[in-house]
Amino acid sequence: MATRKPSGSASRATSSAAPGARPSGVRDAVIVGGNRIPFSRAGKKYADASNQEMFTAALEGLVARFGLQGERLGEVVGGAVLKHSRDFNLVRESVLGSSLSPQTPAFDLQQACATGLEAAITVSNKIRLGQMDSGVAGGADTISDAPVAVSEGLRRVLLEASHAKTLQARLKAFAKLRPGDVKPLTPGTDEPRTGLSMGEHQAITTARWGITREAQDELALASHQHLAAAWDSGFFDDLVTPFRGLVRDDNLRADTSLEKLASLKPVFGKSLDEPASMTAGNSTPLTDGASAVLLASADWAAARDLPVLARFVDAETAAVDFVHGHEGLLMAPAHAVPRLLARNGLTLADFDFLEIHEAFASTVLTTLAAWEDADYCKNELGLSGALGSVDRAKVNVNGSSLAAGHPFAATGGRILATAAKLVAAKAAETGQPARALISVCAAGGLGATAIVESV
Ligand SMILES: CC(=O)SCCNC(=O)CCNC(=O)[C@H](O)C(C)(C)COP(=O)(O)OP(=O)(O)OC[C@H]1O[C@@H](n2cnc3c(N)ncnc32)[C@H](O)[C@@H]1OP(=O)(O)O
Repeated sequence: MATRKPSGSASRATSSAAPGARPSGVRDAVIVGGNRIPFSRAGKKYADASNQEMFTAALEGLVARFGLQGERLGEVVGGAVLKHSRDFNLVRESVLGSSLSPQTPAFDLQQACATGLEAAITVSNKIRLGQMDSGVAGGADTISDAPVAVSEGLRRVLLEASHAKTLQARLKAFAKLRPGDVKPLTPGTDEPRTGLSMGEHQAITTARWGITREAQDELALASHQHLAAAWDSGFFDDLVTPFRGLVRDDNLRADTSLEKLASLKPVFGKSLDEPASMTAGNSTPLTDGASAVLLASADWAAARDLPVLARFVDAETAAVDFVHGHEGLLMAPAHAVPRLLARNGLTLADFDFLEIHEAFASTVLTTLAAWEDADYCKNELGLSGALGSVDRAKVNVNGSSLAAGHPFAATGGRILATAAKLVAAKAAETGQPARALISVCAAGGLGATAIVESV
């Protein structure tokens, strides 16, 4: 594995920040490594696996890989987008189900598809401030075991009945039920404020930016080819542990082709004036999976003789007004990245790798097109001109969500671990520092971005 040992003095005292050891300024947070279970198309291998089982498996793989049995970490942070109410403490329950010390604190957070990256931002910030020395960030999501809600009418009747003190009062509550009240509400990908699915929103953005079907299919094909090559080269050998008999992401189609992709019928944007171009092949599939990433201070890692892949440098989030404004739902990373670059004195050309979440092939393409467009950058991003072009050979070099699948909250951890390992390998190969930019769009017009650098 291409890793370097961090410098720094060793201290094993505790796994939350040692007494008297709180640094006066901000210190580095480093990425030790990641672990995920292979991602699986909804309804297949993990059809009866819960979020908790999947996240525990991802966590346990990390524990095994880095010898963390019995270790009291500073905190485990993560979440799920589609979550049963019984899973209010999903991450803590997963910690209790793992062989980490039960004294490891944990909490759930959620920011749609950016959940895993937001978790990493939180963990790295606590480490950088000296509030803790180590932590895990991650997430899990299952479409197969998604919660099914009841209608508002049935919910109110059930609540009234559960509070009723007599049989008569309970029967009175049930008498209020109407036939339509028993229809189950299954979760979807619709935006509450517009009623449009994320695919329909992105179809509007795709048309606005004039992104062609061919360009989307080419990007989808590249995602499958790159992911297949990465699996074949052993890149994921120390990033993934098998689960339920699955050893590779089962959405990966090494044998797909431009011809096959071109033959698929459009599924989103069919009511628009422009020809619909978004298909099952150039959209992420509905997916089950989980991921976890171990972050720490350099001293904590050195004290345990653990390798370090990269430094978590900085992060920026953004939101766009897709409800009243004209900006596309999934364009927030286009806004976050210029702010992140400016704060760090960097340009797009300073990155060796760009990991841009492939919610749809066209989310990558519209984001890249936006940064190249001087008018957009001036009017929407407040820049003096175009942010710049990206060398496409640096984008998602080991595949991304189109091929791997996209279990919402687990995607951030997959991307972060991939980026960290890429920069570590590149730095080891060239002897020069390497840097990656991470960009994740999310429901609600949200986006999270981050920079990781080799150590
Ligand atoms: C911030 C964000 O991340 S936003 C994104 C959030 N996620 C989403 O919105 C999920 C979007 N995706 C979806 O809703 C669904 O996956 C859909 C609607 C696109 C497709 O759903 P389905 O129709 O069930 O997909 P399905 O897997 O059956 O694929 C349809 C066909 O395309 C084929 N296909 C799909 N991908 C490929 C490919 N890469 N190469 C060749 N064929 C393919 C399938 O084999 C299937 O063919 P068949 O009908 O002959 O069996």
